[in-house]
Amino acid sequence: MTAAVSPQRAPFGARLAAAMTEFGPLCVGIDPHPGLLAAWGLADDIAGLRSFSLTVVEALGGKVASFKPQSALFERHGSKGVGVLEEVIAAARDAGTLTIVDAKRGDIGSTMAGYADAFLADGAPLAGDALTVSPYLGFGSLAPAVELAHETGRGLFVLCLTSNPEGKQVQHSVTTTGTSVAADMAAHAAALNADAASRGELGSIGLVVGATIGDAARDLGVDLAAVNGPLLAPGVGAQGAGAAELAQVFGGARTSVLASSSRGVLKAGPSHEALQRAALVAAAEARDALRDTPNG
Ligand SMILES: O=c1ccn([C@@H]2O[C@H](COP(=O)(O)O)[C@@H](O)[C@H]2O)c(=O)[nH]1
Repeated sequence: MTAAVSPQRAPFGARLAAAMTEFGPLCVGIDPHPGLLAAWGLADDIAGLRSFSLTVVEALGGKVASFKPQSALFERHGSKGVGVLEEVIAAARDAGTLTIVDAKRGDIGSTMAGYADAFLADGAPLAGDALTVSPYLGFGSLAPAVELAHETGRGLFVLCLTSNPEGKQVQHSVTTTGTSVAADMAAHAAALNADAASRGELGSIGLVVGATIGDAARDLGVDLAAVNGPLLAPGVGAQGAGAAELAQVFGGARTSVLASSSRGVLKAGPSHEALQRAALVAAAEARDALRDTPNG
């Protein structure tokens, strides 16, 4: 597919690569769990949700490569919660920080077009810079999102090898062609990034590959380096992964990795200074773990 890029905006892959170089390869997840709201002295209501989320953006906007608001934790507050998510996306944009909306959308193509309009169209209140999507209705069902992302200079992160142990049931399965489901998803993403690769740029169709998966990518024949797209790596911090796991999982693909931590950073709040310290430490650890080394 040829990328028709919005004239106002460079492609997401190029913008993310620049942000990772400037701030380090860390994405801070904005996950307003009820327990975190309580730990910050906030009520589990709209005012608490708003205060929590905008505090994260105020403290870390312009200081980290990316934010990843978790849509579920806004949706659980109903339409007003979705309104707060819209505010968070707008505030991050104003602060100059990229936003990956973690909504994991996926449906048949005609409905996927609706999700694409909601999360990837210029002017849509829920449109950040990228969206997480689920390919488990078939990779081809994501086509409307792929097309709109390319048109508007936005990106996608396709679930490939997720950080939860239950993901194996589907992702480690073998397809009718004998490859693993995960390897198949990675090959589709690689094909969509081929134009960017030929220009020597990072593509805009990324994968979600958990930092907790150990040797699974290698064992399943998933060629992460060939994807030439960003690799969003949740699982850092609260789920137990750290520098050693990042280096183990990503090997020769490590320069494309955006490590993602939510609770691991957020538990330092609500003080701006403490959040900034926690993010700085996490970003430095990720940068060290993912540094390009001559031996891969
Ligand atoms: O494979 C996946 C995909 C997405 N996530 C999401 O990332 C954060 C992780 O939060 P932590 O507090 O850093 O554990 C959360 O929003 C998940 O839904 C993931 O963990 N694994």
